[in-house]
Amino acid sequence: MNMLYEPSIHLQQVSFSANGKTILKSITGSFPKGKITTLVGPSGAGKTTLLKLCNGLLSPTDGQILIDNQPISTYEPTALRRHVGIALQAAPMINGTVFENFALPRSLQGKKLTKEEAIQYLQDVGLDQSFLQRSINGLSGGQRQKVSIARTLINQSSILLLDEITSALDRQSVQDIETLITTINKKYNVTMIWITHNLQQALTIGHFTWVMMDGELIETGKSSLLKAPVNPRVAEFVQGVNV
Ligand SMILES: Nc1ncnc2c1ncn2[C@@H]1O[C@H](COP(=O)(O)OP(=O)(O)OP(=O)(O)O)[C@@H](O)[C@H]1O
Repeated sequence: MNMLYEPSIHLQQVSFSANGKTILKSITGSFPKGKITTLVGPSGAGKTTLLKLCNGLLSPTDGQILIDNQPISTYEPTALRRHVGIALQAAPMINGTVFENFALPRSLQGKKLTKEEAIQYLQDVGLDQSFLQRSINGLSGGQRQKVSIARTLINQSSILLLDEITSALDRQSVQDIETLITTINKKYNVTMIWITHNLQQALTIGHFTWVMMDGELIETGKSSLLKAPVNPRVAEFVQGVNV
């Protein structure tokens, strides 16, 4: 599947083991450029490990990962982190203001971020300019997640990895973040890979879906596959989660 789409990330028989445990078993597949692929599966299936391999936090034990047709190992580590952004449920930040958090990725490159640029990034995520001087510690979970997403925009990442970014949020914030991700995907043509336990979200937000189980990729296709799974293991998983 996905053969009609240019791959942004391609995994070729990727396996990963740690501490004598096989966590990922010969995964082969592509994440199409400019599309949102949702990644679902039971707890412990290996989803987070897969994301960590895609931005170089971990290296495969076996197999090869291509990012925009180049082996991931040929990227300089900081360039790779810029190219492939990551947003996590906990949205880790430095203590300080929103502006200081925005400026950090630039200062690591020896560059400055102007106030005007920072305001533009805030607008992109639906926050007004008064947030620039607000302390990170005083933000709600939803606001914090928006700041975290804005920070990935500052890096102009062409690939964004999202690990359960809405699971700790209230219903309204979940909707806001879903709308935001969809808008960013269209506006900047960013390739997104989104781990979620919310199958309704995986279905409605994803163009494509990967289903993982016990370290294996057991199904890939258009996200609508979750509505009427043909694969009995996927059907059992979906029924268990009550999509
Ligand atoms: N460094 C490691 N050493 C040993 N086992 C590990 C290591 N990292 C992860 N694991 C194990 O590998 C399995 C997959 O972990 P991973 O976090 O990738 O799963 P997941 O699908 O993201 O789960 P969840 O949905 O609960 O976040 C788990 O059983 C985990 O305990």
